[in-house]
Amino acid sequence: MNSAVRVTVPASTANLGSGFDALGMALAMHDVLEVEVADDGLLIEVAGEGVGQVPADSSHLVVRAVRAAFDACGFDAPGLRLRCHNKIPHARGLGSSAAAVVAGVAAGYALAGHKLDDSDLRDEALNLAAEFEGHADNAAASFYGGAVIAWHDGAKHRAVRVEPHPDLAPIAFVPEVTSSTGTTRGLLPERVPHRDAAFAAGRAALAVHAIGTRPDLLLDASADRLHQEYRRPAWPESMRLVDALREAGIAAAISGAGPTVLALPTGAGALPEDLPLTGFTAHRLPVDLDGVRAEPLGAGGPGTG
Ligand SMILES: Nc1ncnc2c1ncn2[C@@H]1O[C@H](COP(=O)(O)OP(=O)(O)OP(=O)(O)O)[C@@H](O)[C@H]1O
Ligand SMILES: N[C@@H](CCO)C(=O)O
Repeated sequence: MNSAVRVTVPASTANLGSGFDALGMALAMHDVLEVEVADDGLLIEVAGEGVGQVPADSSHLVVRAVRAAFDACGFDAPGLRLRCHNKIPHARGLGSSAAAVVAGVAAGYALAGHKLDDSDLRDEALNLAAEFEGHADNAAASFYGGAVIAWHDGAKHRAVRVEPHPDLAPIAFVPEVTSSTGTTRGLLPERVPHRDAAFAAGRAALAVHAIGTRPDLLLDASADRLHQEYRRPAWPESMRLVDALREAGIAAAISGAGPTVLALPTGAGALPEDLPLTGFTAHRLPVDLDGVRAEPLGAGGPGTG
């Protein structure tokens, strides 16, 4: 059993255009957390994203996830110390909440003495993390790294990994404004036309092939009919950028529930000069291939690394 662990967890982009709630990909932008079992109490320190905004009590997402993992393992700890070094921006569509939950679950399993290299245990931990979100696209990407296909089999959340083509060179255009996933899910209709569902099935299937084997097909593969247009009023500038990138022949979509825009060019070539980029910061983020990692910390615990 470890009494303290350091967890490194990647950001993620969900949907990839056509694969609403099903496709995801891990991106090389990481939160690093140190979690230690203590004799009593709860101490939370946050640096970087979320300072002064996330709660400093037991409602903190990471703490809730650690506790859920403890429950799943039949383990308990009288107190906890948590130190978060957050890089993933919150409420921008880069899977910050899923990353926090995945990190907390991974920490909880590690502190309870379980290694997540056992595939059954990893699947169980993924299901636990995905239950926090209600869909596993972001959580699976942060868990496994690479690209993922996520689904619910009627009893639990499941996912498989797809090896991304090495030429994929994702760019995240992150705006200053935020957008809550809960709010933009509220903009989605109960029903969609059958022709749109059929379109989505074809493009999502194509997306899996494109991501792994034929990135040149990503422009067609990333075309969405299930969520972006319904959510356009929440982030019109982001949709304007998606439209401009696609018109320039570059595969692009809203990342997760927005407002970040994901572009999936191949190679690190220059972008067109007339893109509507005001208010966005571009980050070239390679695909993270490792997923979440937990390592034991020395006897000194958080703050010694
Ligand atoms: N590292 C973190 N620690 C604590 N709380 C977090 C952390 N990251 C996210 N959260 C909580 O989750 C909220 C953001 O969740 P939300 O699902 O709206 O956005 P997201 O996960 O960044 O984007 P998306 O799900 O579209 O990829 C934050 O406002 C905060 O309450
Ligand atoms: N598939 C999710 C990702 C954000 O959590 C959505 O678009 O709402």
